[in-house]
Formats: sequence, structure tokens, C-alpha cells
Amino acid sequence: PSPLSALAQTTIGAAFVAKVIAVGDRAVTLGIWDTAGSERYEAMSRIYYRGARAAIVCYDLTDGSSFQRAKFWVNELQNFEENCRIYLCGTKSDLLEEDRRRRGVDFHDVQDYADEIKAELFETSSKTGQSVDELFQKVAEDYVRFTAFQLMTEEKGGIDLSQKSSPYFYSCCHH
Ligand SMILES: Nc1nc2c(ncn2[C@@H]2O[C@H](COP(=O)(O)OP(=O)(O)OP(=O)(O)O)[C@@H](O)[C@H]2O)c(=O)[nH]1
Repeated sequence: PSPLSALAQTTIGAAFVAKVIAVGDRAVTLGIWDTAGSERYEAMSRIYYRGARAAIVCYDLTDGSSFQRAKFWVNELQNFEENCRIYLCGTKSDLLEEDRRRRGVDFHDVQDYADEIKAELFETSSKTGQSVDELFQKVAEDYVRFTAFQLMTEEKGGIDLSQKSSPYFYSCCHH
């Protein structure tokens, strides 16, 4: 079956897949939960995204109401998962390539919203694969970058600028 037909089923509960991504010379394994998009399954979805470090919130680029529903999930994540970075993902970009008039959500409106919530924005297609790899690559890269930063700031309750021998200075700031 094509990748698209494998996905074209209503998600009840959640589906899981692990994806290994190279970031520099490291291999990062992302554990990806595909949760049900319907708000009806809100309580169940929360079980899966609890503790998540990243969330890809998808909406259909041809359907304005799906963007409004995406905002619901963004609010949920902001309220319950403070350590979770949010990535907005407009799907079905292939349909816009075919006919620009099918766009149901203004790009600049979404970009403004993404800036407001400090999220990255991607427009992807499961059909053509457009920007899908780039999106997961960014998630993995950000994870590595922010985790290193968090370790650096948490270890001693702050960044000690007098500690020039800190290994983090060698890995990221030493010239
Ligand atoms: N043209 C096009 N159709 C797509 C694309 N992605 C999904 N579809 C179609 O959109 C419909 C819904 O796709 P799903 O992936 O099941 O949507 P979903 O949001 O995961 O649905 P739930 O699992 O119920 O949350 C199906 O008919 C898919 O074939 C895409 O990138 N391009």
C-alpha cells in the first residue's frame, strides 16, 4: 500500500512509530505518537503527549476550520506541557500546488500565530513527501540543541560564566 493509504484511517487512541534521525554525528531516535485529532478523544490523547518534548500540530491547508481546531490543541499543550516545543504543520500542500485557490488558511495569518506562540511552521504533503523530512529533522535538531542548553543551565542552577573549563564551553562556545 502507498504511504498515503496506510495513513487514511481514523485514528482511535494512537499509533506509534520510532524514527532515527542523524544530527551531526549523533543518531537521535524520535518516538512519535500519532494521536487522534478529534477533540472527542482529548482525554486519551493527553495520555500520549504527556511529557512530550515536541508536538507537531497539524491542520489541513484547504480547510479553515481545521486550523481553528489546531488552536485548541495548541492551548492544551500550552496549559499542560510547558517543556513541549510546538510545530505547526499545514498538510496536503500538494492540493495547493494543483490549485492555489484551494488554500483555506491564509499563510500570513498562520505565520503571525506561529510567531505569537513561538512555534515553527511547515507546509507538508503526505502524498508527495514535501517538507516532511525537513520537519522531523528540525524537531530532532531542536531537541539536541535545547537539551544541551537545559543540561548546561540546570546542572548548577545557572550558567557559571567563571567556569571556563565547563565541557559545554568547549562544545558550543570555545573557539
Ligand atoms: N491530497 C492529499 N490528501 C491527503 C494528504 N494527507 C492526507 N490526505 C487525505 O486526507 C484524508 C484524511 O487523512 P488522515 O491521515 O486519515 O487524517 P487524520 O487527520 O490523521 O485523521 P484522524 O486519524 O481521524 O485524526 C484521507 O482521505 C487522506 O487520503 C495529503 O498530503 N495530500
